[in-house]
Amino acid sequence: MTAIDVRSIGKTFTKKLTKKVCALNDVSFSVAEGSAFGFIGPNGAGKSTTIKILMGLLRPDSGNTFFYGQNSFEPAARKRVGYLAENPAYYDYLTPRELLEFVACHYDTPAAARADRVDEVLEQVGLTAAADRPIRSLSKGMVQRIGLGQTLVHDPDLYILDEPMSGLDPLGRVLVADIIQQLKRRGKTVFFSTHIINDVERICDDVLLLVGGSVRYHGSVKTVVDQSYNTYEVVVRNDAAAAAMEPGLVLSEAREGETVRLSVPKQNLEAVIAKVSHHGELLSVEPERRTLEQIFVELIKSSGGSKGGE
Ligand SMILES: Nc1ncnc2c1ncn2[C@@H]1O[C@H](COP(=O)(O)OP(=O)(O)OP(=O)(O)O)[C@@H](O)[C@H]1O
Repeated sequence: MTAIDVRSIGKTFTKKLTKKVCALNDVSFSVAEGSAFGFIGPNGAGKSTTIKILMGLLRPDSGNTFFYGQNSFEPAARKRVGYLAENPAYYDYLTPRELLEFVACHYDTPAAARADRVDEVLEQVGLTAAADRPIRSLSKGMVQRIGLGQTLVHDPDLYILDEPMSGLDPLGRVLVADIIQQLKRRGKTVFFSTHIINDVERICDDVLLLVGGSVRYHGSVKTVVDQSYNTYEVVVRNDAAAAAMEPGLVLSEAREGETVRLSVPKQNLEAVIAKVSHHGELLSVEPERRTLEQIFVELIKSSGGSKGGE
């Protein structure tokens, strides 16, 4: 079964009474149950708008969204979801323990089990030592971890997290990545937006790249990364060999003194090696591995840059 189904959603905002901003244009995708799903895109791509629509905080102009086959606008559908908003604001006079107890009261956690569950979650997000300090005295990263904690309290099946890594130091990011992986091992589904593409490469099964309100890529992380092995780095000794390349044979070239490093698509490798052997000296040929981040930055640039749907 799919945990999330987004079918052809569209959303246009009106700014200053007349200016229209198309935030989402016919966006469709689904998220498999038990997967970790990275939702990425440049600023203004429409990620938070999508998430707010999923959580019933905004109405789409067109299209529908579903959790486990049930319309996500039904409160019953959202009971199975833990949600972390992009810029959450909490009652800052409460302590993390009080906040989590408050959240637990709103779900079906039996009263007798609440205190133990809250202790467990505080431990999980590394806040046991700060459990009884007012939230206003905590750092940004600690508040972000409370935010993650409040999604965990009722042990939901589906997690929708809007930038869970934001404001965290490297250790905090590792902690959040570990929690996401533990949830996945327990069969839970985690859908999160982020600007840190390396985290997506490390944690996620699937990824969706949104640019200017439209889907630019949706598929498995492994497929994208495997494709990146389709280029080779060819190092040659002299410039004449590089100069002899026809346009389109190499993707890029970088010069370092006498050597030239050429980035060559697999299908052109034979032709490039033949040219090099004729005009210069071949020093090495190695498979080149581009990261998911490099691949997506190229995709974003080729889609016309990073500006949102304005
Ligand atoms: N309430 C609103 N009123 C007018 N325009 C809005 C509103 N909310 C979002 N937008 C516009 O819709 C577009 C998408 O915004 P959204 O916040 O969904 O992007 P995002 O991908 O989450 O960006 P970021 O990575 O910066 O958080 C942007 O052009 C934004 O200015």
